[in-house]
Amino acid sequence: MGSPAPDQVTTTGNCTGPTSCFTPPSFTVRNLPHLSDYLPQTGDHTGGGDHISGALPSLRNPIDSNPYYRPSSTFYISPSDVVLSSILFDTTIANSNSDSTHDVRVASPLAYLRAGPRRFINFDPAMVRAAIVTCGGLCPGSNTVIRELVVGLNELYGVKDIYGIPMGYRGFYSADPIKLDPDSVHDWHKKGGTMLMTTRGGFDLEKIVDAIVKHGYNQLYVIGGDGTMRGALDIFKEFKRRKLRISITGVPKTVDNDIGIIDRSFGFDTAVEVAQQAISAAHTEAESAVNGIGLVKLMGRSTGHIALYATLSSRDVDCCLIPEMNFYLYGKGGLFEFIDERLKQKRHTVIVVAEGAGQELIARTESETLERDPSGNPLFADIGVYLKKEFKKWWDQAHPGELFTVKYIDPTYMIRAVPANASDNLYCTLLAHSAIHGVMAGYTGFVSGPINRNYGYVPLEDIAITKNVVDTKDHTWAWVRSVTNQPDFGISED
Ligand SMILES: Nc1ncnc2c1ncn2[C@@H]1O[C@H](COP(=O)(O)OP(=O)(O)OP(=O)(O)O)[C@@H](O)[C@H]1O
Ligand SMILES: O=P(O)(O)OC[C@H]1O[C@](O)(CO)[C@@H](O)[C@@H]1O
Ligand SMILES: [Mg+2]
Repeated sequence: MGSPAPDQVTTTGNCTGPTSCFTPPSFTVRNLPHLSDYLPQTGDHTGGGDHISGALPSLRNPIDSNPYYRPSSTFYISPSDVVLSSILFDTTIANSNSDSTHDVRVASPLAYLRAGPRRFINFDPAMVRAAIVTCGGLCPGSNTVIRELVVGLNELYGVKDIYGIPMGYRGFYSADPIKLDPDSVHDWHKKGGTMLMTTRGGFDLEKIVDAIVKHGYNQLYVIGGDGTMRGALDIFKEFKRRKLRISITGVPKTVDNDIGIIDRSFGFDTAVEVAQQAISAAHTEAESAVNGIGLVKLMGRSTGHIALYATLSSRDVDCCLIPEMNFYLYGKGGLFEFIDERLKQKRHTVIVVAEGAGQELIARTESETLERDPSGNPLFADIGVYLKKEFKKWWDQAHPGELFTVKYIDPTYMIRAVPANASDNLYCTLLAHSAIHGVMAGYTGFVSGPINRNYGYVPLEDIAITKNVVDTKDHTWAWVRSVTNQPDFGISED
């Protein structure tokens, strides 16, 4: 099929001179799963068999004859084009080939196949039966991805048989599919939520794959977060085990931005933007009170990206608390000492807390800590409610009789139950098109996403085991601290 050999190491030039003659380091091309890994290919158009069995057909990309595209000589992506996972290098380290202890200077980065249209494809568009499903929590842009998948499949490749699976993974075996076409989805990018509906839990591998086979779907587009991607990986492995001619791709969706490898997930930008209104309101309330605290709780189950970026964009925030950073309330260097100082200086304070932060401070019974949602995600105590109560307790002891107000704002679902903003909408279109091109070319078990601002294909296997967490030792967190001047709660260089 012409893709690079599995995990092939590519060595670049051999320049060992001064830094002006810097040698970029070697990189390893990450192999991408392809249907031809376990199915034979034929030269003809159908490959024989029904929708989901038989050999792989091979045909010219129909975009060749699409009058709206007129592909130029550089339009198609070569199967050997790659995107590097890291583009920051220490020239001395790269040239000496020694290991880096620095945070960003990778001696030998991974390279992922570049996303985009291929000259030859492995699906006959007339034989494609595509299914689209959304799983997990809401995220701005999910409807845009669905819309662009439907319109893109139809207009780029002429695919007509496209279905939406309602209610997440469980919908494969418990609901009727919804026939989708460009007309029925034309304005979905203007809507928040997911028009296909979503649920947590209900992942039954056998039932899901049996239902896919029964309905004859041969392309699966799965929109979801980290849990959804792990489910998609299981489905991919089952397709492979049963030798099914079905491609599966994941479109990474998570408002928390906790999926690794890709630059950011769609919807995140919109959520950060909407969070500004809550912070602004908290600031106004706090500023207008005597010794006023504005407390805002933002989403972020196990990562604090939303809180961090909302803090940086707002500049009204005095302290940002995230799950990646332990903090304490009383004593030297604690939160209360800091708030006391700020109130003396400014008469008001704004605090942003991610929902997963400070959970260890809240007393809970063992059974409470074991509570899970239907997908197995831990259920948290409300850190905002807890902090509000503790603030009052502390103030009454430290400053009895003095005026004090805490205004707690919890915009939880408001930041994700909205339509995508312009930049997320654009991003969703590129994601959907990247996914379609990869699937039509026969790739499977992969995710599309921007890697250093270029779109690449990453094996689901890699996505399922990586996680994007806030690094409290990196420059972004240092930037937060320089904006807020908040305590480091004991985080040191080591
Ligand atoms: N390890 C896993 N293996 C198979 N399926 C999983 C796994 N984890 C979660 N799932 C399934 O994936 C779906 C979505 O999972 P989950 O509710 O954790 O949301 P998510 O995809 O992580 O999205 P988000 O966290 O952004 O809301 C559910 O149907 C769940 O049963
Ligand atoms: O209440 P739900 O729908 O389970 O979603 C809450 C969770 O979903 C997320 O938004 C992730 O999608 C988390 O930030 C949050 O903890
Ligand atoms: Mg998740």
